Amino acid sequence: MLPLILASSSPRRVDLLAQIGLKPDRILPSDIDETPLKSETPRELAGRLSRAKAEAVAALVTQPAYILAADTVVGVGRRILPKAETDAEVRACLELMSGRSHRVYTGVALVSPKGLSARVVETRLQFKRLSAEEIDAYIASGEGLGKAGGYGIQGRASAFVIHLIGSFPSVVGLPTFETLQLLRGAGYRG
Ligand SMILES: Cc1cn([C@H]2C[C@H](O)[C@@H](COP(=O)(O)OP(=O)(O)OP(=O)(O)O)O2)c(=O)[nH]c1=O
Repeated sequence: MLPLILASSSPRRVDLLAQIGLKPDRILPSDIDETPLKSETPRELAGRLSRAKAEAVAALVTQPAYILAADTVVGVGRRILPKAETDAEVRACLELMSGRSHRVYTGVALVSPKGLSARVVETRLQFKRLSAEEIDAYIASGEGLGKAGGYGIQGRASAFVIHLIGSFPSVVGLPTFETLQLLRGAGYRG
């Protein structure tokens, strides 16, 4: 069996693979520029970056392998929310999503001996209206930092979600159903 290489620095993606019984043989994060292109939609960005991550790592790997990458993007309409790196960015994201619906797109891409295969999974979420106290408490928890859209549904922010249509694991960072489909379709049996 050819090795499975996870092209990601996200521990959540390792956990989600473990949830479906998969353990990558190697973890080899990519280091690509994640800046959106002019007038790129959130869906297009998630697809392009997941493919670029898989292809960047594939270019470094000399032996045949399955190389899996993903990218998660949060969008409000056509607007792309940042991966929040500061408290101010977490606040801006939460204020924007408070009482509204938004979409989370996760692109998943696989480079295998059969070539490149990829999907983008869309999930729609409705957040409750957040009070100033709730936003302050969330920022103080630090959970939103380093995450697309400034929140993590796997933590405290799960209590902000009135409903979700789509894939919960995809919001966390990897759509497990589609990931397994891509791997099986490419012949991975591990
Ligand atoms: C919306 C949301 C995002 N996230 C995380 C998943 C991703 O790690 C992150 C989005 O950033 P990504 O660029 O998708 O991934 P990453 O930079 O963490 O890792 P890599 O590029 O090496 O694969 O946001 C959550 O953990 N929970 C959530 O609810």
